[in-house]
Amino acid sequence: MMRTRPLKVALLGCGVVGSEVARIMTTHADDLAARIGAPVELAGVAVRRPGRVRAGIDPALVTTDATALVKRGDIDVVVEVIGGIEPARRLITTAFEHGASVVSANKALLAEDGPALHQAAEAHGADLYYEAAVAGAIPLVRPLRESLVGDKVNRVLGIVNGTTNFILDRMDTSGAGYAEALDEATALGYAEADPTADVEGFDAAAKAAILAGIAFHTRVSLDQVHREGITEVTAADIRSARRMGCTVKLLAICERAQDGNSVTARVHPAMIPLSHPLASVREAYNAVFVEAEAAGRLMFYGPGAGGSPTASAVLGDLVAACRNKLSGARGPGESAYTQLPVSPTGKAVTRYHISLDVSDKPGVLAQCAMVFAEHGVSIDTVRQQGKAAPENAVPSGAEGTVGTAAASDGEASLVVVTHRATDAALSATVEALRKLDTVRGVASTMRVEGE
Ligand SMILES: NC(=O)c1ccc[n+]([C@@H]2O[C@H](COP(=O)([O-])OP(=O)(O)OC[C@H]3O[C@@H](n4cnc5c(N)ncnc54)[C@H](O)[C@@H]3O)[C@@H](O)[C@H]2O)c1
Ligand SMILES: N[C@@H](CCO)C(=O)O
Ligand code: NA
Repeated sequence: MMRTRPLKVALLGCGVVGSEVARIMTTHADDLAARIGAPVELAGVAVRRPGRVRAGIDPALVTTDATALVKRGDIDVVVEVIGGIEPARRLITTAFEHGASVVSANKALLAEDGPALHQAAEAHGADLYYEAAVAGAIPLVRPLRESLVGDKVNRVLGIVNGTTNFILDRMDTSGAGYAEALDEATALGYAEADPTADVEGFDAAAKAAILAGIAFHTRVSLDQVHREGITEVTAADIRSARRMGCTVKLLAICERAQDGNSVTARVHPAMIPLSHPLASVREAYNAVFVEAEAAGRLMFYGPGAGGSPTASAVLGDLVAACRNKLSGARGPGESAYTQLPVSPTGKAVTRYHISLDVSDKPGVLAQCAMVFAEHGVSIDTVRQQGKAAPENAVPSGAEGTVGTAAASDGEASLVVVTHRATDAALSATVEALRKLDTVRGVASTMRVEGE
């Protein structure tokens, strides 16, 4: 039976995501009402620039006073799509204090202050939903919080930032420059208000913290996530990856240690084989593998950014929060009972691709190989090329062999790919290599994943 009194929704922010939320709420009003069991009414829209024309939104609903809107007392659900830490945090807390449930797409805030927000929701008998905060439209938060909550998740690995995937994809496939690809991602509404959050890996790290927290039932803060962005990925790295039959992706990897007693979370660019399913994730798409003890390996794939896909996730949460309001039920709260320690990333096990500029003289290769051996790092393949040799002079199939292309200036480039070792051992190896007189520089180091 349909309730006639509408549920009232306050929308905070009407940018890329907010405007799509408002549009879908209006155009799908009848279906949403039928699915919830009561009409849903947009009761107010908080914006920063009131003069802007917003198609489909009654100007009478628009206000610049977000605080007054969330304090009204008749709001059932607040949708926060402003982004950033403040005033979003204060507005969400105030919303709970005034009896509203909250739907947010704000990964930065959830990663920074998720536990306190969950506690505030709990204290006021409200819901906090945030499907849109991780991997846009892809259902991932709800599957981890609800569908897989009876299983034991051991690993969550994937591409969780659309902007960086878009940039790397463009650089790889069309040879676009970094800046040009970033501009395009921004124009398409994928990038954060400050794209530094995307390209420096903060956005993916926030998502990794959220995912690790839910997957392992433990609190993982943003500063416990090892973070490297894509700003240092060069066209040479991408070419080098291609030569190995790989491509470069920014990955988020959350893992339970083999003994099960700790977890790690890291975000960094990595080479992955072209045959790996993540290699075919193009443009701003995201894809995440979840490995669970009973379920096995699950893959979640879809649009990870953009106004309309993100609004889809927000609307799903809005329906859930509205249904709970009607039935008096509650959605899941925070689950952090395991309190597992979060280990530094040095304990993570990975492979490295290391590109060294070395003196091209007898014994250098052996000297470098000795450094790897001393750190217990086993070498998988080595490729050497003269520094002045053109790219296409590299013999194909040179992997696993040592090429001897002539060096015109006495300098050669040595590319080493290791077997799996701890990140700490690999970093120590690179540091020791830097100290060799014959190593003129470490051109790049990149992890190799997915094999
Ligand atoms: N764009 C995406 O693809 C995407 C995907 C997933 C999650 N998100 C998240 O959704 C949120 C919104 O992202 P967006 O892309 O829509 O950003 P946006 O910058 O397009 O929109 C935010 C809007 O909030 C407004 N705003 C800022 N402060 C305000 C205040 N105090 N009161 C009222 N309005 C205020 C801004 O003027 C802007 O219009 C962020 O948390 C973001 O991380 C975005
Ligand atoms: N800026 C984010 C939006 C989606 O969270 C991205 O590019 O993935
Ligand atoms: Na999602």
